Amino acid sequence: MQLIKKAQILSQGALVTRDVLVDQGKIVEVAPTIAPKADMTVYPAHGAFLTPGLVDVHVHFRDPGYTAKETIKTGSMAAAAGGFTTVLAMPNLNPVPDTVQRLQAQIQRNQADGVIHVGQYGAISADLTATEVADIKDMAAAGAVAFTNDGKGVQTAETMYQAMQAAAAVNKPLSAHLEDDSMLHGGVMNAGKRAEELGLPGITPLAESSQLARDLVLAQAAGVHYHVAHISTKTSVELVRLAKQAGIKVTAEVSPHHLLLSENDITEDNALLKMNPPLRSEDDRQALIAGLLDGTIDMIATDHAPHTSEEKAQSMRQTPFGITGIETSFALMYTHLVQSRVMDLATLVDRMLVKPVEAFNLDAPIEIKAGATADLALFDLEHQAEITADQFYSKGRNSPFIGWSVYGSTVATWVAGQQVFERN
Ligand SMILES: NC(=O)N[C@@H](CC(=O)O)C(=O)O
Ligand SMILES: [Zn+2]
Ligand SMILES: [Zn+2]
Repeated sequence: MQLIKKAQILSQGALVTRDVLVDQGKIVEVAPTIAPKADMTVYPAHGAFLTPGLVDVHVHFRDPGYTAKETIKTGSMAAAAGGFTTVLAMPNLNPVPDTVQRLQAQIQRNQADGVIHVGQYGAISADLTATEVADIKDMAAAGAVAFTNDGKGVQTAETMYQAMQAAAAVNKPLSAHLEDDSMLHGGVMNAGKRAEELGLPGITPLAESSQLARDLVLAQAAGVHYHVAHISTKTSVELVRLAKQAGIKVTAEVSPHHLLLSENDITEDNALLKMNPPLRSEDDRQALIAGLLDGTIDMIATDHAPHTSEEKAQSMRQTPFGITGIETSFALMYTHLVQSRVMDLATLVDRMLVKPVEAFNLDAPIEIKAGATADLALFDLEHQAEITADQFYSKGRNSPFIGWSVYGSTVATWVAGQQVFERN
């Protein structure tokens, strides 16, 4: 048995000090104080913040196919280091999990190599690009958590509509990477004044929001749970808000980088600021924060997208889209949303744990209470620490947040009572 001593936990929105006793993978007692006994090992939490492990519904672990960027092992260790105990992994792998057989193999790999729970998205269509819809029914039966072609937009309404109908029939969410290829024109950052100043080709926000408008109409007809991946524009937030009011089953995620950075932060050609969708305008950023606050945007997801240092040493014109995020997400969000009083801690935990679990119907604990699985994360809210690349477990070093000073670094992480991370 393990006794976590003097942790702060959330209870009805407020922090209270508690001792938490864990046995055989479960929390067995939570009390203001529990006397240690001979058969208990004591873990002193020193007043750090204990929560059920966080959940990230959007990560790229690159394995198989691109293991120079990341592996399931390194990606899941990075997730543990970020305080996450459940993540959902994207299917832009090689091979793509677009058949029952490939999906089953992927689920087995995730289980074998993951140090935390790694759920798997199945592809919407073969190789993420085919117009014919994949075998969503049987992939759902084989354990796909949800479906997406993330990395690519679904270009035709007919493919999207069929995929939505198939996902609705098996009661699984369909997550959309919104990107109309006909509007991209080789863009590498948000279209606008800043792109013009830098002489870089721009991506219009319409490439995202026009496809979202299409999809919301289709989602209403299909009755699917439709999820918007990495929402980035003000118009998209407005569309989701209207769709929710109209009773359409839609949820949305926003990434930490779209909440914290805008195109104004791109002052030179910088590969660490190239991701898809691109950093948008300050007006868009403010709309994302407002949407997250009022619940239009349900959750925060990192879109952890590791690439090699060689790939990210190039110009924005050549470097691949994507930045890492799973090791820095909580601390950045805690520092810039909670400490700066945009939202309270309970709301942040709602957006990084409760909403992801509820929306994706996951089997993960959302409360520190007796009987719950001991998937736990402990965060130090009191001390500041600098984000440095050499502390990363991810193979990816492509984070624009290196050098930022944050509160809320992870102290320890447990999965079913087993400790999988301890801060050095
Ligand atoms: N977000 C990104 O910029 N890149 C992602 C793909 C994606 O999420 O669309 C990747 O796989 O690298
Ligand atoms: Zn995407
Ligand atoms: Zn992604």
